[in-house]
Amino acid sequence: MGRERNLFPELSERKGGTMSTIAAFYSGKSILITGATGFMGKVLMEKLFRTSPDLKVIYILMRPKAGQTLQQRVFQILNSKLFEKVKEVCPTVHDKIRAIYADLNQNDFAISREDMQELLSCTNIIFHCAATVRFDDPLRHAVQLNVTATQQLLLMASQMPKLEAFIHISTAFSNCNLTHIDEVVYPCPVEPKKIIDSMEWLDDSIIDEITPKLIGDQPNTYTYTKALGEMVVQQESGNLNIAIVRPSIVGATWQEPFPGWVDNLNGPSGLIIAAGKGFLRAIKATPMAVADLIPVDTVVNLTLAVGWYTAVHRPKSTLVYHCTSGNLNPCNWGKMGFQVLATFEKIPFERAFRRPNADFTSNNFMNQYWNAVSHRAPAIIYDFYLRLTGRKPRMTKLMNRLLRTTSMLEYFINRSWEWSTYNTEMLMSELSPEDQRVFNFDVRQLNWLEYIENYVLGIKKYLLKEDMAGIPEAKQHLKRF
Ligand SMILES: CCCCCCCCCCCCCCCCCCCCCCCC(=O)SCCNC(=O)CCNC(=O)[C@H](O)C(C)(C)COP(=O)(O)OP(=O)(O)OC[C@H]1O[C@@H](n2cnc3c(N)ncnc32)[C@H](O)[C@@H]1OP(=O)(O)O
Ligand SMILES: NC(=O)C1=CN([C@@H]2O[C@H](COP(=O)(O)OP(=O)(O)OC[C@H]3O[C@@H](n4cnc5c(N)ncnc54)[C@H](OP(=O)(O)O)[C@@H]3O)[C@@H](O)[C@H]2O)C=CC1
Repeated sequence: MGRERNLFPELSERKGGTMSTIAAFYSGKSILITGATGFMGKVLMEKLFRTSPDLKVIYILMRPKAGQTLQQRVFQILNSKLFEKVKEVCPTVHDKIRAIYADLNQNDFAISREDMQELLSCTNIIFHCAATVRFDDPLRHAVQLNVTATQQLLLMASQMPKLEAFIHISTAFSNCNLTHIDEVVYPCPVEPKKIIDSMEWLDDSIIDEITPKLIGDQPNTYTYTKALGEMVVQQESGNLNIAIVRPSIVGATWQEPFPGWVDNLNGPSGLIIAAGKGFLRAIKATPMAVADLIPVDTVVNLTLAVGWYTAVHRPKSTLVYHCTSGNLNPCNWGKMGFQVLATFEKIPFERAFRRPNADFTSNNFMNQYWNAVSHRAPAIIYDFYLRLTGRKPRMTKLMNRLLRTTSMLEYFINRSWEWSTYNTEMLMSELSPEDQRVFNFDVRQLNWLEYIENYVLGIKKYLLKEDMAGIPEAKQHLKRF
């Protein structure tokens, strides 16, 4: 008989009687997650169910979206490839998710009285992942979601008698106006309470006018409001056991539940598609700048370890944990870009507009030049051809959007930051050997070339939904250029 494949090392460990302490901690717990339908939230739920199938319930605060009811959204998530292993380990997973109608933009999140009662009396752990991650959100909306909603959730948390820990997900870029960032909450020039209050009575046009002044040397409303959100957490923590996790640029899964899983265009994913499809030919980036990417499963492992540590060890102050790769296992944008292009050779995307041949430009003048020559001009020509052949022109619009996106991301790919990771390293040393394995967040073990190849492959499979069988045809298509 062949060797059995060990699909669930976490579980076989339980059989052997050496169950991970962290997994055991979450058993029997009632866990509340905001942002569970997002990129990170889904991976967090998956890992919780897979490693602690005996947990009591996961409450997810969610809203209907795109014509789907809450139940339909949950059904879709549980029936996705991401949850295939979970359904084997935890067949009752459907019964253990309680979708609670909530809109974080509204007072009391528009949660019904009965639901609120249940949440207040039963919740043991909160993971607050929900946020708007758009860089161009109007300040009012970004404040509502990233600051006011955090404040409201803290108020709810303070009324939960069984609450053991509140874990707030922030971003390593919440202080990106600094170059060296410690694991502390930095004060913001204007108190969050004042910002929240002013959003109540200022009208939109005035808010738009004062936004640049308020955000100061922050690049956008996202990083600015995430910094305010952290301050709210620190100021209003009261007697709660609170911790803040700050991931850098979150990318596809590294290992779990399988490599390369990704389901949105944020961070590098959208640009990798644009480059692979031949739209993106040049981008202003500094090849030697550190590409501080962090796999989403690493973030989730650290977050779960932080949840356990915060509840069990109850640190006296709010600890901040950096979930970054740069100081332990640095990779730069040059190496990353090179590996992305090398992967396109082996596994090209289908129906590319041109051969993938992107390059980094170093200064504004060259960037403008390549934007005109490699992006705008071909788009105009192609649209002319579409018009001639009786079709609707679309390339100029697409290119303009792409250039807007690259201009928004440029800030992050032309600078390097240094994040200290004392708390994260301290936590690693507090973990038992099996917890270090089951909840691995040691990025020193990450092989970047392998990770990036799996990332590109994951984009092809899970985002573009392209079939591997189409690779020969895709290669043939590229040969024609
Ligand atoms: C040796 C040389 C080799 C060179 C090789 C080059 C190869 C390429 C490799 C690329 C590597 C470089 C990647 C660098 C990436 C750096 C990312 C840095 C991010 C810092 C993160 C800070 C950490 C965080 O905490 S934030 C969380 C991350 N948040 C985001 O990423 C949000 C960013 N997105 C936005 O803010 C908006 O979407 C915006 C402003 C970019 C666009 O808004 P707009 O209203 O114009 O469009 P949308 O309605 O949102 O979408 C329209 C359209 O565009 C698609 N799209 C959305 N986002 C992206 C994207 N990031 N990239 C590409 N396309 C995107 C979207 O799906 C829509 O498509 P439709 O078809 O119209 O539906
Ligand atoms: N992705 C990244 O690169 C990084 C992310 N982070 C942080 O990680 C956390 C998770 O990010 P990520 O998963 O990538 O983000 P996503 O954009 O994928 O998910 C955002 C989540 O917030 C929910 N949400 C937004 N608005 C509301 C609302 N009004 N009511 C209820 N729910 C709402 C979304 O629900 P719905 O599905 O209904 O829209 C979704 O579940 C965020 O706090 C972010 O700041 C930090 C560093 C990097």
